[in-house]
Amino acid sequence: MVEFGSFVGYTATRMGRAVELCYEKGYADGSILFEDSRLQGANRITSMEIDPVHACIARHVLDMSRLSHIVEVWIGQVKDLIPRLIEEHGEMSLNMVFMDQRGTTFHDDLSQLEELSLMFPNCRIVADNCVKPGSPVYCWHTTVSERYKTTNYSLNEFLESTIEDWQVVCDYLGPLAGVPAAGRPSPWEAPRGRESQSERRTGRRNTGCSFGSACLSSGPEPFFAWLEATGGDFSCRVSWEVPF
Ligand SMILES: C[S@@+](CC[C@H](N)C(=O)[O-])C[C@H]1O[C@@H](n2cnc3c(N)ncnc32)[C@H](O)[C@@H]1O
Repeated sequence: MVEFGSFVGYTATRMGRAVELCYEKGYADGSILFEDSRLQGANRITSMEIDPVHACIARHVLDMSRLSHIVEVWIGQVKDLIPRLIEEHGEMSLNMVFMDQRGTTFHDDLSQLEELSLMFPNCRIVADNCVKPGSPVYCWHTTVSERYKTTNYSLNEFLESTIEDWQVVCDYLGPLAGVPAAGRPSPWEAPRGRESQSERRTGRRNTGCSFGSACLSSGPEPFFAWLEATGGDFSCRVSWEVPF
């Protein structure tokens, strides 16, 4: 598993404990053989954090929780650390990704995971805060691409009953499943040869990732275009519940 954005290690600790409990249960009922499941020096969860102070606090919290053999915190930008996952764990080594870094980079980071074949088929990807600050290119890609089975959840922001936000939960079906989104024009793309609204505003040509020419440095227009294109039709609405 991998987490993008550790902050002070709250979710890393909860995920680490869930993994630990899973192993304890497996050893107890015999469904996991201790010898087969030894970590062999590799951690089960990698959490990435750009801020070294946050990362140090997260590591300390994990140490205090006696989970540092399960969760490792790597310091740096997600985009620079993703290739290290290949070096340390190999291709198709991810079965869960939690995106909790800056929403405007979700699509670039997912694109890199796809290109490096890091996700095992049926890898679950949970992306938080998809409305605020927002990740429209990511939402469009996971909604349109047939390589993902996606549910968009409309929730209230944590402890903010009046603020709506979305969590996008996808299962990656694998590189050969369906039609990728990259071949389809994204709703905010300008017709060939013409500048898009955002390019006109910023004076910059969108470069984009392999998902298309859309690039979120271009401002909020893609977000509104995407909302319009989907008609705000979410497959699932759930109300916020405090789970513990
Ligand atoms: C919302 S917090 C994460 C909270 C944490 N997952 C939790 O729930 O306990 C976002 C964190 O992502 C980090 N971050 C933002 N952009 C990043 C990037 N490109 N690479 C690595 N970390 C990033 C921020 O420094 C911040 O600590």
